[in-house]
Amino acid sequence: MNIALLTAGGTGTRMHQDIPKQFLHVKNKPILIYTLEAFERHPSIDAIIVVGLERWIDIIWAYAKQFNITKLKWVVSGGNTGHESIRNGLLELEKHCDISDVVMIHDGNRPMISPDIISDSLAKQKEFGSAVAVIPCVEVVFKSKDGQSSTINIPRDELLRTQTPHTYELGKLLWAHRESDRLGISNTVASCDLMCRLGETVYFSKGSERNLKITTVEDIEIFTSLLDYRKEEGLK
Ligand SMILES: C[C@](O)(CO)[C@H](O)COP(=O)(O)O
Repeated sequence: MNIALLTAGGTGTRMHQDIPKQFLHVKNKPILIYTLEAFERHPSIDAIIVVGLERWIDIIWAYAKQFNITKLKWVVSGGNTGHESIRNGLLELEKHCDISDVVMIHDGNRPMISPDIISDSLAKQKEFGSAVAVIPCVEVVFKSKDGQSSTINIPRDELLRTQTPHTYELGKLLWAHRESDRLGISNTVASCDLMCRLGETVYFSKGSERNLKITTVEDIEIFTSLLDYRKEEGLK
């Protein structure tokens, strides 16, 4: 079984909004629903779990009903960090799924994930045991302590920008979270970060500039344009 685990626990502080960004409406639909629809439509995805803010859980179920997201099976409360939220989702899956089931962790606020990104992630996980979506780094990147100036730039040929999905077997993810408890690792920024800190090699899968993470008001503008483009091109 292939399960999508969507994180929807952000609070919207970077948008300066009372409504968390994943629940903002764009063209009359919450951003999270666009993300759910991408997984609902993909034939290789069997089930979906959403990890969300406690007070939004009933609303997520209501939206899923309204937009006919039939693969949504579980909605659980997130934690104080992304690390804790993903763990909550995994512990829920442990109750219902097999440890050999495949879990595709994806940011709920990356609504433009395409069928080929999902397919490539599943294929790479099958081949290598892990798959983290990446794109090349096309800008020159500086390291700076004060954000004002620098003398250090990092060779971009050696850099890759991570996105989601991050795909692993459920058993592997549960192992990583138990190891992180044992070793006192709690401040990871993503599951690929956790795996690296545990000495695991991370394998890459296809990402895309279109698979943007909606974080700022400018991202909403880009997302709206991408939706218009998708409609003009007759794409789903
Ligand atoms: C996992 C991620 O999308 C990789 O680019 C990113 O790290 C998520 O960051 P956030 O702080 O949870 O938005």
